[in-house]
Amino acid sequence: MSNTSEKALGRLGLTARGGADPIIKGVTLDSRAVGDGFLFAALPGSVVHGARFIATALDQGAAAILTDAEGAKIAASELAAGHAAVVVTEDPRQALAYAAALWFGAQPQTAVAITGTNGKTSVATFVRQIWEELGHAAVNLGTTGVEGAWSYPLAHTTPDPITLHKALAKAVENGVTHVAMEASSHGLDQRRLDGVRLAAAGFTNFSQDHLDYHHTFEAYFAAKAGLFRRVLPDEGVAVINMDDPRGAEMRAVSGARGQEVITVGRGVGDLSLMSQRFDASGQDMRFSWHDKPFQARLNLIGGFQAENILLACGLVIASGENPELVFETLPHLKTVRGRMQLAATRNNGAAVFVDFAHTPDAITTALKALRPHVLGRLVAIVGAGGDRDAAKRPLMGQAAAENADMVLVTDDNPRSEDPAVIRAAVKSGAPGALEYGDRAEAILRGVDALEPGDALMICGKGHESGQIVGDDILPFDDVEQASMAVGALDGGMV
Ligand SMILES: CC(=O)N[C@H]1[C@@H](OP(=O)(O)OP(=O)(O)OC[C@H]2O[C@@H](n3ccc(=O)[nH]c3=O)[C@H](O)[C@@H]2O)O[C@H](CO)[C@@H](O)[C@@H]1O[C@H](C)C(=O)N[C@@H](C)C(=O)N[C@H](CCC(=O)O)C(=O)O
Ligand SMILES: Nc1ncnc2c1ncn2[C@@H]1O[C@H](COP(=O)(O)OP(=O)(O)OP(=O)(O)O)[C@@H](O)[C@H]1O
Ligand SMILES: N[C@H](CCC[C@H](N)C(=O)O)C(=O)O
Ligand SMILES: [Mg+2]
Repeated sequence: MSNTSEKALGRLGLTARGGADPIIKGVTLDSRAVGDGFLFAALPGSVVHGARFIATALDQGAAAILTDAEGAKIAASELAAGHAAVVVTEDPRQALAYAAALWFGAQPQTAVAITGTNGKTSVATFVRQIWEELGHAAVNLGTTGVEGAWSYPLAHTTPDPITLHKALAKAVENGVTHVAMEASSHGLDQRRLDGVRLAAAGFTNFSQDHLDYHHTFEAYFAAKAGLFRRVLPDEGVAVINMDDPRGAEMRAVSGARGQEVITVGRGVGDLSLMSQRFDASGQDMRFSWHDKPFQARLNLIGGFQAENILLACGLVIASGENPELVFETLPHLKTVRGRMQLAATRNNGAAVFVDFAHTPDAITTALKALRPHVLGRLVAIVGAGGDRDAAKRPLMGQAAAENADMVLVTDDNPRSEDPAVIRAAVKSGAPGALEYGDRAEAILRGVDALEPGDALMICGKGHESGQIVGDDILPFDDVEQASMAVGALDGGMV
């Protein structure tokens, strides 16, 4: 290892050993993808330590190994052979994030990130739409992949740093200058975003999800707070929803870093929501920016969309745009795919909506938010995902039972679990609910129950295009199924 590399590593707080000073030809965290001259990041996993695969990686030509002390111990004999440069650090995931940023080089000049239990995709999409309205080549990056001026599919909300920086570099190659990305709690906990240069970061809200991974609410919150504590630089701007009970805590985290803060809230904050009026196709909202009042039409269903919009405005303003021009774009914003999306309308006028609500809080919020737009009864279809937080299942059922007039429980990606067991858990919170394992049948029954003025909310899958059963992904699209059900029941055009 050369003197310069050692100094560079020192600055990153890393120690290096091994005689080689290789020219790196690629970077990966999966031994199966190692090629000649690659750096292999041997990371501690939830199933196995990646160091178990160092021997394979070296056989395949790895020229450098990045790992932690435990990994160095596991692969001590292979590493001692000295064929590869070895970097041992306390936090190899963070080192990998920095390395990936350096390896791929380019990132859009303006980047913002959003964390929170619900609303990340929505806010990221609205930020992208506002930037586009203002003439920028912008994308949002997250659960729905990379969308906007350039598109690219992603398997995760916040992809691993190698996938992430590859996508960011390709975006730049395709002319993208602005990116709004989702920061999932898993992604933050695993330092996937640590190499991204952020201008601003936003916090939507905090409620129950992902306890299977984080175990406690505090660990889950700490992961989210990492966006402000670690990833956003001191000179970055934090945009915080103060209506959430944890908003003040997040603001304190940001304040301790000396970051500028834009607060958002109902009746309080730099961007303050003053009032809303709902109708069948959207809402009008009155709000203020530093006490100056504004009014805007939103062609969006759901009161919480106004909060998402104000957070998005805060992030765009934080990225350097003129507030008044930002507010002028609002009537042009479009529904985010699978979020409070009108999917079909029956001949009797009853409406069918598709929404991605897959947490107790999101179901409550989505159903409560739909009420003011609906004159008749509210019917809800809910199901919970397999291989995910089991504790949220009865609470999801309860949220539906408390906020809808009729509930149908069905399957939503049972994955490796027995679907009937998941449905029973959901139903334990919604004892009066009907149960149809077949999601298409549940949708047909739900649509059939609609009388004039009623509305159906199909919760949980939003934009998803498949039902995951075991290892299979069966094609399934709630919006399409809603249209088919209306077509089958009402006949004619759908
Ligand atoms: C639960 C979780 O987050 N797991 C992450 C974890 O994987 P793991 O614990 O399963 O890894 P492991 O199987 O123990 O293996 C350890 C290491 O050995 C490596 N390995 C393994 C086998 C082999 O033959 N060779 C090899 O090199 C693996 O690449 C890994 O780096 O470490 C891996 C490497 O860093 C991550 O890719 C993986 O996240 C995967 C992508 C994942 O599916 N995560 C999901 C849960 C996730 O992050 N979801 C959020 C959800 C967002 C939301 O709902 O809001 C997201 O951001 O998408
Ligand atoms: N500000 C909000 N407050 C509460 N609920 C919201 C808010 N915004 C969206 N939701 C609800 O949460 C669901 C998911 O929204 P969205 O996809 O924007 O969130 P997300 O944070 O990206 O979710 P994920 O963690 O799955 O990526 C929506 O379908 C809606 O029901
Ligand atoms: N990003 C979330 C999405 C859940 C969507 C829902 N349809 C489910 O499968 O539970 C997760 O992977 O937990
Ligand atoms: Mg999302």
